[in-house]
Amino acid sequence: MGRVIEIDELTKRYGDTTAVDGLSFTVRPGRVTGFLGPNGAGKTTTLRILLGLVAPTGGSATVDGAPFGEHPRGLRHVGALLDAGDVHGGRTARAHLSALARTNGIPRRRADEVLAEVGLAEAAGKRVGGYSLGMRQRLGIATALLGEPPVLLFDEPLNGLDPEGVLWVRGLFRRLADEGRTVFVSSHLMSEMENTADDLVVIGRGRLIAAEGVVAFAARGARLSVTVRTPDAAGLTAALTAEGAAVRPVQDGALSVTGLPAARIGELACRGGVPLHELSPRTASLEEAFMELTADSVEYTAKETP
Ligand SMILES: Nc1ncnc2c1ncn2[C@@H]1O[C@H](COP(=O)(O)OP(=O)(O)OP(=O)(O)O)[C@@H](O)[C@H]1O
Repeated sequence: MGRVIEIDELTKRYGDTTAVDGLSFTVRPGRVTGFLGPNGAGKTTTLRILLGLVAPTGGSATVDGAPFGEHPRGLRHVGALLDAGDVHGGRTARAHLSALARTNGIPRRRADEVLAEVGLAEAAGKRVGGYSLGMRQRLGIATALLGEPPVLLFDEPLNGLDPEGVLWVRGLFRRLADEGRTVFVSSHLMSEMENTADDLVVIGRGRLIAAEGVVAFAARGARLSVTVRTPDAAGLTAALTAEGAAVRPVQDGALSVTGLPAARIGELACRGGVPLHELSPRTASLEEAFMELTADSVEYTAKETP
């Protein structure tokens, strides 16, 4: 039932700003795929292009080999939560969903079904203007589910949810993926995706940084650095930098080495007659791997922000 999302050499420019820059990746059915990047990385722009709300400057974004606009089934083909605040505040949740169901050829009963599914059954008759951010997120998720689509896009769905809500959303995404749907979820926080996604697409400054399974991504973190202690810091630093490693002092006189595995560091120390008091590969968290990989994009964004 799931369908493949294909982003191919996608580019979007707004005047001098390149929001998306030659981006290519694939999102597969039956998996939860996290779409990660710092603020301003181009996630929302990519999702908006996928939904046909913004025209790309170059390249393509397709579901099932065709742009969203060419699929006649609309919300029954791709469901999306884009901007949870984007609902007329004077309407009730039930009226909002019923209207969407009517215009998309979806049975009216689905409105109450999805409201119950997201835990808003009791608030169905209340005006959306009085909803909390968490309730709006739930309504946005209900909107995405309305047409029982095989492809679902969620832009920052965990914003505003309490811990119970976050757990619920994780369970929902898992079920949707287990049903064979394609579930694509954006976030700027690795901590949110760590226990949610099977696969990750990481972008920075509109460009692809990584597209792989969470396990493979975590392995990058494990290779991040090795902590070394020695009474001959100068001798070891010389031996390691000659082999292309980067060495920097950290607390308590220890050295942090990147660019060489622990075994090679041990061999080089032995060859140079440098005693070692500690040699520990550091297993970085997924969060650290993400920060390290996107550091350049964050710096860039920070400079751009007044
Ligand atoms: N309509 C627009 N006009 C001009 N610039 C835009 C427009 N939309 C996005 N941008 C710019 O494009 C870049 C990417 O923005 P986008 O919203 O896609 O990033 P994002 O990864 O979703 O970030 P966030 O997590 O902050 O929502 C940013 O520099 C943003 O300022």
